[in-house]
Amino acid sequence: MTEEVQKLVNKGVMLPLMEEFYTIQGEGYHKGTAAYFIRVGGCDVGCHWCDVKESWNAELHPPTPIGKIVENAAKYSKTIVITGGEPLTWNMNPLTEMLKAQGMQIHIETSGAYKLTGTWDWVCLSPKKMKLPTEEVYKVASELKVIVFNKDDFRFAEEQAAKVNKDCILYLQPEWSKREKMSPLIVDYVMQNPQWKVSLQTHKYLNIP
Ligand SMILES: C[S@@+](CC[C@H](N)C(=O)[O-])C[C@H]1O[C@@H](n2cnc3c(N)ncnc32)[C@H](O)[C@@H]1O
Ligand SMILES: Nc1nc2[nH]cc(C(=O)O)c2c(=O)[nH]1
Ligand code: SF4
Ligand SMILES: [Mg+2]
Repeated sequence: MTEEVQKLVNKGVMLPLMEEFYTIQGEGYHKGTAAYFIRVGGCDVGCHWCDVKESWNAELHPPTPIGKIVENAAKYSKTIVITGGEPLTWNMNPLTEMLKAQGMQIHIETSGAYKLTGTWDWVCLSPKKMKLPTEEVYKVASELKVIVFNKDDFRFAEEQAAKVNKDCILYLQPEWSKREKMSPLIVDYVMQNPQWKVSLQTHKYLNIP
């Protein structure tokens, strides 16, 4: 990468783009809704069960001008999901400003581990034990989506729920490889603790991206 491109990436005017696809939001509150996904490369959080490890190394994904990303997105949908990788690795202000100028609804999927940038209509906060969210992101989270890999994740979920704002919707989502073991425990937990809801990765059942 040239120094010039590196500078533009640092400003958030170019972003390492892994993939973009029009699909159905599979998870959380907006599951079932058509949306255009923008997957930005780069993540240092290191979840051992991450289902998109190919995203981690930003250098493998071409620095792309945000104008190009927005132009593509505009062809498909008014609802845009920015995911990754960890989108908050980068300055999200320029991209979200440009999407907003086009009248888009902008959602983010984030671990919240890095400084909150960007203007968001919906913030899905999926906290990770290895790198906890920043204090500011708890205040703006629209939904809290805790991945359940083992029983300790129920304790972690309650600890995280104590930090979010009062309107935040609470979800427990089974880690995909542990879904047969953890889903029945999640079902029991939600019946005992009805402030929580179940979230499934429905796109994986539908065999869509
Ligand atoms: C790949 S991450 C990218 C966005 C951001 N880095 C994050 O973790 O929120 C998108 C969503 O998928 C969830 N996820 C990743 N791997 C998963 C798995 N194996 N099973 C269930 N959910 C998973 C994450 O917790 C997050 O909510
Ligand atoms: N269909 C679909 N829904 C999703 N919701 C969150 C996803 C993500 O990887 O951020 C995702 C994804 O990869 N596909
Ligand atoms: S924070 Fe998100 S992208 Fe990064 S390793 Fe964890 S699940 Fe994967
Ligand atoms: Mg995914």
